[in-house]
Amino acid sequence: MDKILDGKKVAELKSQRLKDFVKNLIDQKKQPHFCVINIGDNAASKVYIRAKTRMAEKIGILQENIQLPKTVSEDEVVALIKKLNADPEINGVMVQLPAPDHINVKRLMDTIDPEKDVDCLTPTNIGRLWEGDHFVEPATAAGIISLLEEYDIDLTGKKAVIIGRSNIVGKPLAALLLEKNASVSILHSKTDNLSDYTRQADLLVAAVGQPELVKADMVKPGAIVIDVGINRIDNHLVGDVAFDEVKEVANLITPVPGGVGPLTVESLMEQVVKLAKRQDERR
Ligand SMILES: Nc1nc(=O)c2c([nH]1)NC[C@@H]1CN(c3ccc(C(=O)N[C@@H](CCC(=O)O)C(=O)O)cc3)C=[N+]21
Repeated sequence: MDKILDGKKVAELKSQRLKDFVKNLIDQKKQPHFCVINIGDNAASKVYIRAKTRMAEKIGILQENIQLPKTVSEDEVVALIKKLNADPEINGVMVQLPAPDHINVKRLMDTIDPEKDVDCLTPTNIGRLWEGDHFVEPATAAGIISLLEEYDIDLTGKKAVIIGRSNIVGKPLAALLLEKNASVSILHSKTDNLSDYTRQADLLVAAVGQPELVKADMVKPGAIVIDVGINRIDNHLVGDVAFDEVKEVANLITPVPGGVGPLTVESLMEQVVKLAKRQDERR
């Protein structure tokens, strides 16, 4: 049996469905429109923004990329976000991360209108996420959930272990996996003996940015392994999972590239459409 969880294929399928939905909105003169603010010249960010632009064009979403110089002041970014918050033409706003060190990302997130928060990174929407009552979800975590759903994987009563406690992946994914009735553990750089936990995991998610951290002997036979890592090593991509050896032990595994990455992008577009629809209904 094929062991690969094909994120690229699922993203393709879902983007086609979304495109049909967006066509309806466009026919009603309600084309979804969002802004990506990028500060500075992070090389990876450029790649990701290009991937989003391509997906947005394909689906029929208007994506506006706003490039700011590395030296821009925090106040200027805050002023820009406020302007976009107030603009009724714009349904969504996000700040591509990472931002340069002199920028306090927390303050930017505090500024974004929760109704336009496509990344689900404002305190209000993070709170709603943990209450289990949310109208937007963080793209990567939502993408992983949609992959599990497409493959009809039921997590009720299963042990889910996430390596990585980031605000954009590890923590929000834990909230969404709880909603799926999994028992969730979050491991991190200070965890003693990762293997004690990972070897029990029915679902193992690696989201730490450490190339091939997860080896075959850390994985329970028959587990589902999701690799969120994207590490560029001499011009090729490596995940946080040692794919070749882990795939021999796991039942299902996502590749890098072609796994979680494309799902993240597709999932972000779904968030933009949800917010556009919600704003339209509230007018
Ligand atoms: N505010 C914010 N929101 C994000 O959602 C966000 C972010 N910041 N910062 C960085 C991460 C990462 N991310 C990805 C987007 C596309 C691919 C993607 O298209 N990956 C392709 C390969 C692309 C390549 O060649 O690098 C794949 O895995 O097949 C991956 C990862 C969004 N992120």
